Amino acid sequence: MRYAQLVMGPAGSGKSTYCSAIAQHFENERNPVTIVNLDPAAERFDYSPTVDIRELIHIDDAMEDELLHFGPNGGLVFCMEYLMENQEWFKEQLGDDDDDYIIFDLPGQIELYTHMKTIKQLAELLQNWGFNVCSVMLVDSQFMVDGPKFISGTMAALSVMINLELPHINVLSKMDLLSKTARKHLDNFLEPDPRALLSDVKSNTAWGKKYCYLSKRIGQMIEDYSLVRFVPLNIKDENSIADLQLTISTMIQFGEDQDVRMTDFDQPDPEDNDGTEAFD
Ligand SMILES: Nc1nc2c(ncn2[C@@H]2O[C@H](COP(=O)(O)OP(=O)(O)OP(=O)(O)O)[C@@H](O)[C@H]2O)c(=O)[nH]1
Ligand SMILES: [Mg+2]
Repeated sequence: MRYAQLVMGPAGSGKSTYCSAIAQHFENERNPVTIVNLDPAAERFDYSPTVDIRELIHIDDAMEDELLHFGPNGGLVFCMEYLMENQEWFKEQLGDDDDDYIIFDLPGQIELYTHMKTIKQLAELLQNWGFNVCSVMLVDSQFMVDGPKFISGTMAALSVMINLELPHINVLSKMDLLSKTARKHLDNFLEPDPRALLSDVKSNTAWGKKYCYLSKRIGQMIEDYSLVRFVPLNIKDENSIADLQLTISTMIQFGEDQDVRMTDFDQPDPEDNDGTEAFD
C-alpha cells in the first residue's frame, strides 16, 4: 500500500513549512517519507523534493509564453492542468515503490480546492496508482480568532471537503503565534456552536440587524453538516505534530500492517503440546 497527504490551503498558510516539519517528524520516527513539490511558483522551501513540478513546467513558462500570456493566477491553474496532461512524466518521477509515503506540497490558490476539478483529478490519479490519499487543509489560526472569520473559514473548508470528497482534515496552523487571549477565544469555536460563533456578529448595527438572521442560518448549517472540525497545530511542539500525524495515519490506514505484524499469532505455545489448547 502507498500513502499520500495532499497539503493544501490559502497562500502563506504554512503548507511548505508543514511539509518539512512532518518529514522531520517521520525521519525521527525512522519512517522516512518523501516530499513532492507541486507548486510551479514556489521560490524557496527548506526541504529537498524528490519530484518537482518546476522541472516539468514553471509558472514563468506560462506567464512569459507569447501565446499563453497568463497572469500569476491563470498561469498557476494552467500549470496544474499541464501536469494532468503529462501523467506519464509524473508517474515515472513518482516511481512505483510499494511502501511509499509521500507528502505533496500544493500551491496556495484556494480556488483549486474549493471548486475547480484539477486537484480532484490529481487525487483520483494517485488512487489509481495505489495510493491511500487524504487532504490536509491548513488555515492560518490568526485569521480564525473571531466569529465571522471562523464562519468564513469553516465555509471554505466545507466547500473543499464537498468538492474533493476525500478523507480530509482541517488544521489550524501557526498556533505558536497566537496570544493567550486569542487562543482562549479560538478554543470556544473548536467545538462548533452557532451561538458562540455568532456572539461576535453585532446585531445592534444596521449591518448586523439586516444580516443577523442570515448569519444564524449559516451557523446552523455548519452545525447541521457536523463535518467541519479543526485540529490546532503548534509546529514547535513535537506532541502536537505527533497527535496530528496519528489522526492522519488512522485516516489513511498507515501503520496498520505494522501493528498486525507485531503480534505473531502463529508462534506455537510451548505449553500446548498437541496444539488444541488455543481452542478450549
Ligand atoms: N511562527 C510560525 N511561522 C510559520 C509557521 N508556518 C509557516 N510560518 C511562516 O509563514 C510564512 C509562510 O509559510 P510557508 O510555509 O511558505 O507557507 P505556504 O502556505 O507554503 O505559502 P505559499 O506556498 O506561498 O502559499 C513563512 O514565513 C513561514 O516561516 C508556523 O507554524 N509558525
Ligand atoms: Mg509553499
